[in-house]
Amino acid sequence: MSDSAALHASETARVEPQAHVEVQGITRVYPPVAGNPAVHALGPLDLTLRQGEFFSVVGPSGCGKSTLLDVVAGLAAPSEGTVRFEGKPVAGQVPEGIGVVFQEDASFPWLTVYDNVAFGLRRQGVNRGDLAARVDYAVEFMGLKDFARAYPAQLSGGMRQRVCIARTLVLKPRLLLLDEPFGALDQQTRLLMGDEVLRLWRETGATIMLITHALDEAAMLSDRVGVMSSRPGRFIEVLETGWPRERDSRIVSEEAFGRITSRLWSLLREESLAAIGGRGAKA
Ligand SMILES: Nc1ncnc2c1ncn2[C@@H]1O[C@H](COP(=O)(O)OP(=O)(O)OP(=O)(O)O)[C@@H](O)[C@H]1O
Repeated sequence: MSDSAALHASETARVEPQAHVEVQGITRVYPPVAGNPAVHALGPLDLTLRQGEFFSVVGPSGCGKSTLLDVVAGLAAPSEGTVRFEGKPVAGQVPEGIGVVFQEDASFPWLTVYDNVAFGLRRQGVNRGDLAARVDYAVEFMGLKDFARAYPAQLSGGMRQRVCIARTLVLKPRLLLLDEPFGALDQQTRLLMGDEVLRLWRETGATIMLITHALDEAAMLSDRVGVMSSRPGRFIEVLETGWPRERDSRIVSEEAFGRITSRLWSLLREESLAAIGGRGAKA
């Protein structure tokens, strides 16, 4: 390769960040059940998640956000199209390297915080020394060290979500899929949990895809926000926030934050009206 071709190739590599997840032409149609018609929930849509980016998905209620996450995770098969994670097709099960956290408190009530976090590693047969080191790290990272012997019932809702995140984090996911993980928390706790997730994202280098209803959360946390149409969901715009990697919830008081949230809201307002059948929703 000539010097100029080599230079060009390396510049191209810098401009085009490596794709971590490639979604091509996916749709998801739920078949008819008990006399109810089939539901075309999603797509067709394409999406590329860049290696190490923080991507959020917002959209009107019922537009197919969770369906998209399920398909990317391998929890549901697309009706058409393909999903590739690190170059390999995702099909049938959640691949090694993908971690998922849902809105519902999914901690096991009969296990202590420590044993909740250790659960996945024990199933993998990880040896005791490694297991203890990894669980201690995840428990401490999520600020749960003083509660390692507590049971979920003794914790607040925010702390229980920390347990769920620690339980996923301990498995060292390279792609973290978060489906409304803070949806049940109050506004202040949500912002603080957002800071925790940003710290986790920076320190692990994982790629994150977050599904959220909260535009402020999407605007604060993300490198890019994908705005979906009403069902069947497609991306109507993908907005680059331009935030530096070192950021936290203090950016909510910046002028740019206001511009981003108002752009998100103006896109979503029309789609949300369309989703609930509002008159004159779309020009
Ligand atoms: N198992 C299912 N069977 C049939 N229809 C389904 C099923 N799961 C979801 N749907 C339908 O698919 C559409 C998309 O659902 P999905 O949960 O993906 O939307 P969402 O954008 O995540 O919703 P919300 O914002 O309210 O959480 C909805 O109309 C929903 O009723």
